[in-house]
Amino acid sequence: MFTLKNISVRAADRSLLRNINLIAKPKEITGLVGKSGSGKSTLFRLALGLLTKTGEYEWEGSISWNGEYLSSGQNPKLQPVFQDPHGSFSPFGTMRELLLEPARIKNHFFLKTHQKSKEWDRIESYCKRFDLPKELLNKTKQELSGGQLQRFAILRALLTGPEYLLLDEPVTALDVLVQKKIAEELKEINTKENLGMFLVSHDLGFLSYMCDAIFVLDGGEIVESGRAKEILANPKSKLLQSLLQAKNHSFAGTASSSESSN
Ligand SMILES: Nc1ncnc2c1ncn2[C@@H]1O[C@H](COP(=O)(O)OP(=O)(O)OP(=O)(O)O)[C@@H](O)[C@H]1O
Repeated sequence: MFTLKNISVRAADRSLLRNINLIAKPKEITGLVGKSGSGKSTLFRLALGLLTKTGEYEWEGSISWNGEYLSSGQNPKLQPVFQDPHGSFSPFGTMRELLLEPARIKNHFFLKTHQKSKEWDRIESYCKRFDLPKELLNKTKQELSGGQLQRFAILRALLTGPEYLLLDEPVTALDVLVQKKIAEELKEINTKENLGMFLVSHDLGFLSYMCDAIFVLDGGEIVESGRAKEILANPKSKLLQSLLQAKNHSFAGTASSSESSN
């Protein structure tokens, strides 16, 4: 279980999150939906151990993964994927070199020639799975599209052998067709490899297509949660009702189309 217990966060004398309690099953896709400014990114960064108590943020509560309490600092078992794929990679070096990073970190930044070629074989097999022609590995990030880069960002997270993925608006910056393709790929990873995911997004269409369970965040508080199908069919909070009514989801798979695919 990925568990957030009694989480409250303050910064600059403002309360950003209040009494957040969230339990996500390890092999499921759990979504967090909220409007802009509701605290999604704050919660995401906190869950990744990126809000240190000594910095500008004060927080209380606990975060745990399968019973193990997570302190601040990154945890390799939980891998993040961020919204901006361009910001996820260094402008220096080809994808082939940049994707060696996880292996380098594991080996204390030193890889022998045979280790490198073994890792490249592994990277190429992941490229195949993601429909990424291996020629793209010889390009720098400036030569790739946002969709290709986001796939490489997901691929890099998978290379570390994570137990759980945390994704912050992973398709928001992409065009609708690419969004759909990446959403399908993420769902396939979840089903085939039983890899659980925590997805943060303002896009209810995307989350309703993807998620087994959904939490609704409004003004720093969880106002509603439950199995995706159930709460989408019978929304109780004003926010979820208005998000469903608005139907201004940018994602191609809207709530209604997802019901058949769930
Ligand atoms: N360091 C800080 N000091 C003061 N206020 C902050 C700080 N960090 C975030 N906030 C405020 O907390 C609220 C939640 O911000 P957050 O970025 O988590 O929202 P969000 O739901 O991710 O929004 P968006 O979807 O627009 O990214 C906002 O009102 C933001 O201005």
